[in-house]
Amino acid sequence: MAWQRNLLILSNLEVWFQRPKDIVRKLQSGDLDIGIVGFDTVSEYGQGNEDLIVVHDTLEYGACRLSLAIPKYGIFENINSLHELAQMPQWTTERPLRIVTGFSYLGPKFLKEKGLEYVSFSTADGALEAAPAMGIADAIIDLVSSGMTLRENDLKEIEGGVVLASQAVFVASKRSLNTREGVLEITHEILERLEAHLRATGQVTVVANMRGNSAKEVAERILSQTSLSGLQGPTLSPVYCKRDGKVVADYYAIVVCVPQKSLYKSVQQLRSIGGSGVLVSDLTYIFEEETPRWRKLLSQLGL
Ligand SMILES: Nc1ncnc2c1ncn2[C@@H]1O[C@H](COP(=O)(O)OP(=O)(O)OP(=O)(O)O)[C@@H](O)[C@H]1O
Ligand SMILES: O=P(O)(O)OC[C@H]1O[C@H](OP(=O)(O)OP(=O)(O)O)[C@H](O)[C@@H]1O
Ligand SMILES: [Mg+2]
Repeated sequence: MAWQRNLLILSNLEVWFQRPKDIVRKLQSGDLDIGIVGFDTVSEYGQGNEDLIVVHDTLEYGACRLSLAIPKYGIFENINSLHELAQMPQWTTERPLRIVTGFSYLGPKFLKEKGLEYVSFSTADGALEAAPAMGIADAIIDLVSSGMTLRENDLKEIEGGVVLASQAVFVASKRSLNTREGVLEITHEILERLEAHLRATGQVTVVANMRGNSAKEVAERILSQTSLSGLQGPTLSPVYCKRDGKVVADYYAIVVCVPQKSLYKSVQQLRSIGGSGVLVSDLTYIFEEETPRWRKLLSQLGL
């Protein structure tokens, strides 16, 4: 990913690729200062540790949810909610609802909060989805994204069964931010770059030439079109050429930033008002005013 490559060019920064759970462990042990990891992993291995501060909570990739799933068949055929699951007469102290999960902190915590009485947990590292068909467990708690793995295994999610929504987050150790020289500054820079990059995702820069008598007249034409107003109105610059020995400007270069999705519409609108030579390029960053996430971080640090 572009921004991951960009992190590597920051000075005073060493980047280590680690297993997700190890990122969270090493943040807590003080071996890492900052990390990028799924929110589910921060919650599971961080266990509410106040030293872990989520600096950016929506990096817009790795979206999934931690969810309880049960078989579609047999005694579960007509069970469609956590409430119905809890009410099933089958579960007793001797024969509890057996759940297999790799999330042995979040799983039990969730069902305790939901008031389920007769539950037992076992753990496995992978292929949990096979456990119900194998008769090892009644239900699973695992990550779901497209739902494909559940479907392949004849399992279903139920109402009220989502433990947690997750995506990649930028997390930092409070202790490091407060005590290690340079960590706060680099966190600030990475936060700004991440935000500016996410803001730019899906936006393109459009440059075109427009014939006109004055910048104002060209601007009026552009602003009459809904897909061309840009972030803060269009930027226009005169394009000079020499005619009959005189320097004149009867073309204006227009620069607008438009969403990728409405690019073609923007090009058509540009043409309809006399635009020509349309150049389109990707945007890497859009920096705006100071981000509210930075203010929030400072206040969490008592600064
Ligand atoms: N299907 C998915 N869609 C989107 N994100 C996912 C999906 N599965 C996992 N993730 C995210 O990726 C992270 C790592 O997943 P996973 O636990 O499978 O990692 P791993 O590399 O197999 O780790 P380990 O080596 O410790 O088993 C999860 O914590 C979650 O945030
Ligand atoms: O809803 P889906 O899009 O099918 O994704 C869900 C699957 O993805 C994750 O597994 P992963 O592929 O990371 O392998 P692992 O369980 O071995 O870590 C998760 O444990 C599910 O099995
Ligand atoms: Mg899996």
